[in-house]
Amino acid sequence: MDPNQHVAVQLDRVARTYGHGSTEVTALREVSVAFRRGTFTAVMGPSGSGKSTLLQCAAGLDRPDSGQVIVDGVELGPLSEAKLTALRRERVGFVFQAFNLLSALSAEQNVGLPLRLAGRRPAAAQVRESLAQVGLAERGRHLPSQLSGGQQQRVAIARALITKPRVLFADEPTGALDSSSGREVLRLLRTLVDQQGQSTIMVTHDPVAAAYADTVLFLADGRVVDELTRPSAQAIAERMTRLETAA
Ligand SMILES: Nc1ncnc2c1ncn2[C@@H]1O[C@H](COP(=O)(O)OP(=O)(O)OP(=O)(O)O)[C@@H](O)[C@H]1O
Repeated sequence: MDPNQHVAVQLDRVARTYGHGSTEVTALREVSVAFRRGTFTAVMGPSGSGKSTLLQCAAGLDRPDSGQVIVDGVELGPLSEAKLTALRRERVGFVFQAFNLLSALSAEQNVGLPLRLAGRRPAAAQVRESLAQVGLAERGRHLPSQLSGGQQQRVAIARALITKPRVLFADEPTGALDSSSGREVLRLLRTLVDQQGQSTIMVTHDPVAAAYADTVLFLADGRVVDELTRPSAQAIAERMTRLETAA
């Protein structure tokens, strides 16, 4: 039996340094971590601890200087840019703090975009199914400007899900939302994990957001320094305070 079959994304001794000489900054120091399939992981840590770099390397958006990244059983290092682009398009989904919807396109057209970019014509039923998954079946014809911030982020999630990605990456998905819209988005992410086994990895600054995850990974100065399972928001906030005062 393949011991890695339960792993969605694996990092082995991943290191990433930016700049050279006096401007050199080490963002990740030989990070090794496995994200299990069908689970929701939050990544937390003080500002500059390497969270976004970890997410970018894990999602194949950035290449580490050394170490291995394996997504859905595929080692990314040896892949050509074209193969890496295809893997990102087919196997991973992204959601960012900025919703990045195209303002002239309806919700439906935005959701169908990843398929169009892959040269496929989105089937209306597929687009409807994706919008229904995020509770917006009735809003397909609306423009982004006719939707609330929380609804726009849900459209962005529907767009990320239309290719049925093996892993969903979210970088501060609630960062631009008020707390009630943010909770709506977090409940949706939690439901996708519980009902569809959607492997999800989310970077956040917010202990309340991280408390929706199964596992919370803590980074400090480019290293994984702790991992908590199903912690409360309070336990996460306390751990963060200790890291921030130690920094
Ligand atoms: N493109 C880049 N060029 C130079 N330095 C970078 C670049 N991206 C990140 N860094 C540096 O690498 C370190 C880690 O950055 P990263 O964005 O991963 O941290 P973070 O934990 O996500 O921070 P924040 O919470 O503030 O978003 C920081 O010191 C940052 O300044």
